[in-house]
Amino acid sequence: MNKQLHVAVAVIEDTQGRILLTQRAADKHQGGLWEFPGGKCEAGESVLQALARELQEELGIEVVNAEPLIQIPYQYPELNVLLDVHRVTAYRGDAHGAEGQPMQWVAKAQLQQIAFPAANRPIVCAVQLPQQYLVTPTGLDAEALYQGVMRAAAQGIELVQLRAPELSEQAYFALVERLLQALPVSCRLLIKGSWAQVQDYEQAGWHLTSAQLEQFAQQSERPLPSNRWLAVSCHNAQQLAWATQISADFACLSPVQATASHPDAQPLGWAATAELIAEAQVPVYLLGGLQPSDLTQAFIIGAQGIAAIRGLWS
Ligand SMILES: Nc1nc2c([nH]c(=O)n2[C@H]2C[C@H](O)[C@@H](COP(=O)(O)OP(=O)(O)OP(=O)(O)O)O2)c(=O)[nH]1
Ligand SMILES: [Mg+2]
Repeated sequence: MNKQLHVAVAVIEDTQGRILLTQRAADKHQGGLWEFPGGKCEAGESVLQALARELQEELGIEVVNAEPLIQIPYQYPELNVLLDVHRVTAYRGDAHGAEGQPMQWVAKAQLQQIAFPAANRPIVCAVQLPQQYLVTPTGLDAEALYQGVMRAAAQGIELVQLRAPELSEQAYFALVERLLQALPVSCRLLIKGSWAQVQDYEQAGWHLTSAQLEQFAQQSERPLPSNRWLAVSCHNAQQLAWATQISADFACLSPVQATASHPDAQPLGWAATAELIAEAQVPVYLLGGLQPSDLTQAFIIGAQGIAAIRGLWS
């Protein structure tokens, strides 16, 4: 395989939640497409140094703070890149196309419509996804689940997987309907089940078990329209590769640590988890014995954030 080009990439958001994009020159690799500003790390340069230099050159701004968002290894037929993406959370100066390149601010929800290089798909998902994914606990009846999810949404949780294996099919989908009607737009629900069961709930995303993932991976195509979140449960590198193959929007990788809900599962541990994330081409939430206090460590190893049951349920 040819040498991997390390590329510093910036996600810059304005106060209205719009993201800054610039257009690549027609004569460059991926020319004419829109991109997140940035460029190649030079010899001896760290990714943050490269980010600061590139944004000074391309946008005329000085980076004050940047935080890791996602790393995407991607093999173009002609070039092997590692997109090392950071959110620039503070900068000085007025961002402008300092090299004469066209620039635009695009609402997060519109990013799906933009013509980006193929490697950028996971960035678009990562930008739109929150840092925490609540998975509902077992042992609760439908009313307690309803109240708890509504409470979580009111407390700022933006993404919820409704997992309720103890409810009958009828009770589960009655709860889905009730939640879809009541939840604020800021909180999105992912549901579980077969395609026949979930297809009509167009406002809900779909969270696949790893067994469902394996089955859809044989067909190599995304089993859900692109306007609905598609998530998958993964426990190893093969499943993370399948997640990319079916164009899933994100994965939950588990169990990172020992957990009461799955006492027999062998935990991955942080080191193996970091290696799996480094190869993944989808945003990854870490699951298994984690709390909001583990977020810092999760970001350090390149995760989107944490998924949690008890850690996010109050
Ligand atoms: N900056 C940026 N590069 C991207 C994105 N997506 C993507 O596949 N790439 C690829 C295209 C290029 O092969 C590589 C970035 O290199 P570049 O050509 O921008 O590097 P540079 O700014 O240092 O440019 P130059 O000095 O060579 O003109 O990464 C993206 O969103 N932003
Ligand atoms: Mg560039």
